[in-house]
Amino acid sequence: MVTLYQNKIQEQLHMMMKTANTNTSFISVNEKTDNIDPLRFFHLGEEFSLGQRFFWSDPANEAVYVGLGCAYSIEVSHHENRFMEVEHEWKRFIKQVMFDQKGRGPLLFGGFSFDPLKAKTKRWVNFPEAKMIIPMMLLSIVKGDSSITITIPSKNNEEELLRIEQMLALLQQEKTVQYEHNATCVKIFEIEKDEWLTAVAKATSDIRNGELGKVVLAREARLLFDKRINPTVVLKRLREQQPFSYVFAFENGSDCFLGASPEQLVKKDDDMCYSTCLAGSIRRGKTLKEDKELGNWLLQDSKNLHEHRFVVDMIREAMLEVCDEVIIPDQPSLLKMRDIQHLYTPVKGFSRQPISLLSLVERLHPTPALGGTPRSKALRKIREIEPLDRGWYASPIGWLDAKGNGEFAVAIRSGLLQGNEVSIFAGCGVVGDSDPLSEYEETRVKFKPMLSALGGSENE
Ligand SMILES: C=C(O[C@H]1C=CC=C(C(=O)O)[C@@H]1O)C(=O)O
Ligand SMILES: [Mg+2]
Repeated sequence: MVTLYQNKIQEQLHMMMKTANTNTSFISVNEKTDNIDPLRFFHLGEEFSLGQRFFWSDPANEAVYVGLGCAYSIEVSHHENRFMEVEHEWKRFIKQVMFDQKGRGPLLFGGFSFDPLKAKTKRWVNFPEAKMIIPMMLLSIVKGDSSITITIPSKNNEEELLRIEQMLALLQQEKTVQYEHNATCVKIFEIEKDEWLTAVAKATSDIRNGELGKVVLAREARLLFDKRINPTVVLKRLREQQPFSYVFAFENGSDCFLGASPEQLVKKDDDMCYSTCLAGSIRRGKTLKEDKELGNWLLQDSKNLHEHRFVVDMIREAMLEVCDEVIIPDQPSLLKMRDIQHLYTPVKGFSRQPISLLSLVERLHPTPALGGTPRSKALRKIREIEPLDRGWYASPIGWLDAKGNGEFAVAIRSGLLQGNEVSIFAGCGVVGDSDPLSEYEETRVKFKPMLSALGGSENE
């Protein structure tokens, strides 16, 4: 039995193919559906997607998006102007798509590398300086309402139509899907721990000497498993264990970059712009009383407040360049996640004139929560002393629509799945009175969300 929405999708696709004119290279059809479990959709789409899947859910679960397959890909592999090139290509693409103007049209998903000027390793070959894709099949669950959007070439699309038919048939099967984690972690390595501690000590002394104000230094741990890790299993655990985070995944071939980040970079909803300052950290307490004490300590600790202040000052300045009014509370509050608590300051602004989301991303990335202050000196310091190729870790990851609205998170608390191997990443804000061993402990706490989701260890 084929349910109604599946029939409607196929009818609409055929109708659009008939009416498409010569300026149309793609058609895009959107249809409301019954509830579809986003993880089931991600999992069932493995074969359909040919190694191109995307997952996004925001902390309020207001928008959940799952992209399968690739209708069109925008990729930049050189250093300059990557944000504006993606924007230009996206606008060009949208002009060639025929879609029902009552619907939202196709969405663009993807991310950027942290620093195009840092020397590259082989680990991140599948993740260029910018890569954003328009999925062939997209599940959107916005404020609880589900719909499917199909975007395909308007001509010579027999192969795509067949794949879509097969995927729609797969979706309507009643079969429940099991996502058990059957890969076991056999080894965990900390990569270049001593070099990292030396780098933190060096940064601290450079900051004391007045060279710069703050620099964020990150490190990597690598986990080996006895089998290939299924990204659906990791996503399921991240959604269960980190309900107040952005849960994201970007798959490219046999690699999958995923995580659960508490940090919004920027959201644009017409003239409303939002960002978040998140810096300054302490673990959660084992009891309610201890947790409260740790939180109160964090709210008053001068080193953490100093770390936080750099982020607030920079984001305020960047937003004031484009917004008439910027609303920022005077004092940070606490954001408590399962494993860690942070100093948190939300930022809201009204843009003065139409401003594109990607130009906001360009202005804000990296904030001093991921890079440092001043930005260019901090980036140079990271290139020089951090023993890591960050790839897409700590970078913007997110989506935008045809009207230019959308949201990007900062891809922290993340890892790169590569067959039996996973690299996980964590960094911390180094200031003049940082102590290398305390910063090391902080990165251990920041590894926990990924470690638990992977079933590596640390309070599963
Ligand atoms: C760089 C990371 O965290 C940033 C975000 C929140 C708190 C941070 C801190 O207290 O150091 C970091 O700036 C990471 O999790 O890898
Ligand atoms: Mg810190």
